[in-house]
Amino acid sequence: MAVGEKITISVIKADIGGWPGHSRVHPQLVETAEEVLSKAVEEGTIIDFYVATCGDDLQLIMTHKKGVDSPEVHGLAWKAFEEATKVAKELGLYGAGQDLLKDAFSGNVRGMGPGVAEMEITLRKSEPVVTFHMDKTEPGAFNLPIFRMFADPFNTAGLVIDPKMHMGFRFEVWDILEHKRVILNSPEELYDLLALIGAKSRYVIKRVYPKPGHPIPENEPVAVVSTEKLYEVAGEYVGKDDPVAIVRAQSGLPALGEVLEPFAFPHLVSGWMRGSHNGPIMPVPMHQANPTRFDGPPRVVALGWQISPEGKLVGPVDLFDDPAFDYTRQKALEITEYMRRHGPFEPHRLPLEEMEYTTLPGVLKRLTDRFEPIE
Ligand SMILES: O=C(COP(=O)(O)O)[C@@H](O)[C@H](O)[C@H](O)COP(=O)(O)O
Ligand SMILES: [Mg+2]
Ligand SMILES: [Mg+2]
Ligand SMILES: [Mg+2]
Repeated sequence: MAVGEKITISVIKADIGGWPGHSRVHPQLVETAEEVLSKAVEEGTIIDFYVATCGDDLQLIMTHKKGVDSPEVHGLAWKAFEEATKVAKELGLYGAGQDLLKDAFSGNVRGMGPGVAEMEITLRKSEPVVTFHMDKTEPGAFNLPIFRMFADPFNTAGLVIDPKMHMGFRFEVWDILEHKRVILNSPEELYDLLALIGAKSRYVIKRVYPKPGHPIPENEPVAVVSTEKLYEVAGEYVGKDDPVAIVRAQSGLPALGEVLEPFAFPHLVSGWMRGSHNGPIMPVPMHQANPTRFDGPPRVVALGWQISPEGKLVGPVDLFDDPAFDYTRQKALEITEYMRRHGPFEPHRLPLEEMEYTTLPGVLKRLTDRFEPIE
């Protein structure tokens, strides 16, 4: 493994039990996942790993040489989740095995419950990477920050003043209802891009690519987001699709501070209590990523890494563990208070079409027969 060689970074996550309720991950689950992944390092399946947590979600960050969608690496993640689920059951944790929606592993964890963000990249001389981990929200929560990192000159000064970034980036947007995708160029198609991704419950940014002429090959993602929909797999409400993302930084990409800057604004995201409410996303260090108030407010953790020439994960640096984000946290709490005062009313509660993916239809169904025509 050396600079110029391909390496894959995989972040695979699942909620396999909360402690208590849906608030955080018990340390024994982390230890169990670490044991499984340590063995895989010894056996050569992966190069390095770190087990992180955000709320009740267990997050496996791994480097390896097997490419994206590797059955071996996905199988390993599944095994780590299964082993940790056994411990969650022994401890009587809440919702043990919540996101493991299939009984037997069949080659890829996608479509089985866990969320996945992976990228195969050609290792640069120095490779700074940020992994983002969210709880109590959904993949569309990344639309605004990823857009701002790679397309908004008011966020990313490099788009204006760095010749390597001035041509902009390409955005791969998924229609997660119709299962279609489109690639849009920024800045040329900025308004088309915004027309889609502003509707964040349906159109989500899946990947960002450089344009031809950039030092990074045009087919290599520079950002990737997990977009799995639990509802589609389970056919019923089983919690939110708490997403993860991987973003590369520096040298012709947004600088570390430009990657973090969008999170200085605690924008409103869907999720929070019962996956049914709009609320602000609060950037926090990992030890504060334990949603409590009304099962929230939604959290985002940013872990900073340098990838060594051997493919090791040098880190993590808990990037929101910084007073520079205190103001944002305070603002998020003010918004939390304001939104909560609406109780069960929109726009705190999600609009009806989004409530379809919650437990509300079960309640509404009981009233169906009592409706009678007017006139
Ligand atoms: O959104 C939530 C959980 O989401 P998550 O597991 O983090 O995906 C919670 O607010 C739960 O929906 C809420 O605590 C009710 O949980 P149940 O009692 O139905 O399990
Ligand atoms: Mg949960
Ligand atoms: Mg969760
Ligand atoms: Mg969840």
